[in-house]
Amino acid sequence: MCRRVLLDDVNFKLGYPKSIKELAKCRPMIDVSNSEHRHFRRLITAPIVGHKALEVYLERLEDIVINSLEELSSMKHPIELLKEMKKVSFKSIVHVFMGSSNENIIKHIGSSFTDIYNGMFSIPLNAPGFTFHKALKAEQEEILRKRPASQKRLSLNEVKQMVYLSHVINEVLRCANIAFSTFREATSDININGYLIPKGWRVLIWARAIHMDSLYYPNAEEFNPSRWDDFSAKAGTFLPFGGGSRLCPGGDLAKLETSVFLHYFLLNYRLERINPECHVTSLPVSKPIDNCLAKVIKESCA
Ligand code: HEM
Repeated sequence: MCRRVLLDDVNFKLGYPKSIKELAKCRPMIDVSNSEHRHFRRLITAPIVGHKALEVYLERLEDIVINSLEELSSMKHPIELLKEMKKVSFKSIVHVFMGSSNENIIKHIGSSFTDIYNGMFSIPLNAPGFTFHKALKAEQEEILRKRPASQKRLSLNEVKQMVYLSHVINEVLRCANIAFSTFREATSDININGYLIPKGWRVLIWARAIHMDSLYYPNAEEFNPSRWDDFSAKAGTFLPFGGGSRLCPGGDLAKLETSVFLHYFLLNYRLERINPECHVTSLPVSKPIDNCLAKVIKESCA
């Protein structure tokens, strides 16, 4: 049913609440006809879609990750990891779209971004002590072992070899996605699966309900990256990046950033949480209420 709504550009249009539209302020992507949207979408997505496009950014993403981890581990006081992750992700996006690594520009735009998306970027990170840490670290060490001595940086092919890591990322997207809902508005009276949705009514596409449905994901409440071994989700049952004409064009870039970050984190750092038993809230997104207050510790200095 969710997929049907996402794929139906005739009977549904974007239906975000006014507050979100105001914040997004991206008229070309929100407030236009379908054909205008297709045109703008092509312009916006060209720099971030496909192997070749992503390869261009890999080295800079690595620099951003390496420098950020170095900086975080040098801090004397605990940091709110989720806020810091948001900054890392923001630096990468500014680099991709504006070609800038100027700290002042990043800081300036970043503070507006933080106000808007406060608390939204909250993907939980694997940390030492978690069940999956050992397997994840072993996979990253294997990548280094197989690397020719002359190669100093990560390659996109190596990222593709991070199979277990990609399963962990999928499982995080399934269980704790930051895009908690997508919003549509019916443009005509429409009957879906026997339910009449009157024209003008809002529809919330609640992907979490599908991601947590045991029909598609046995023991859905369990965080189990291995469920992705030799498994592809059926069409319409894995929607972390939405679907249809509005499918998120940044999905591969987001996964690449996460993989690069975890590669360096797993190999060289560990996390010491200040409140490991801290309550985890689920609405609108899943995150520990202390924003994961923690110290990042460099292993060699530990
Ligand atoms: C884990 C990270 C991300 C998640 C979970 C996510 C999720 C989503 C979802 C669900 C949509 C569809 C919204 C709808 O149908 O109403 C979307 C759209 C979009 N996303 Fe993402 N996104 C992520 C990262 C990114 C990144 C890194 C970029 C850019 C660098 C990006 C750029 C966009 C754009 C431009 C759209 C609008 C596409 C359109 O309307 O045609 N996203 N995202």
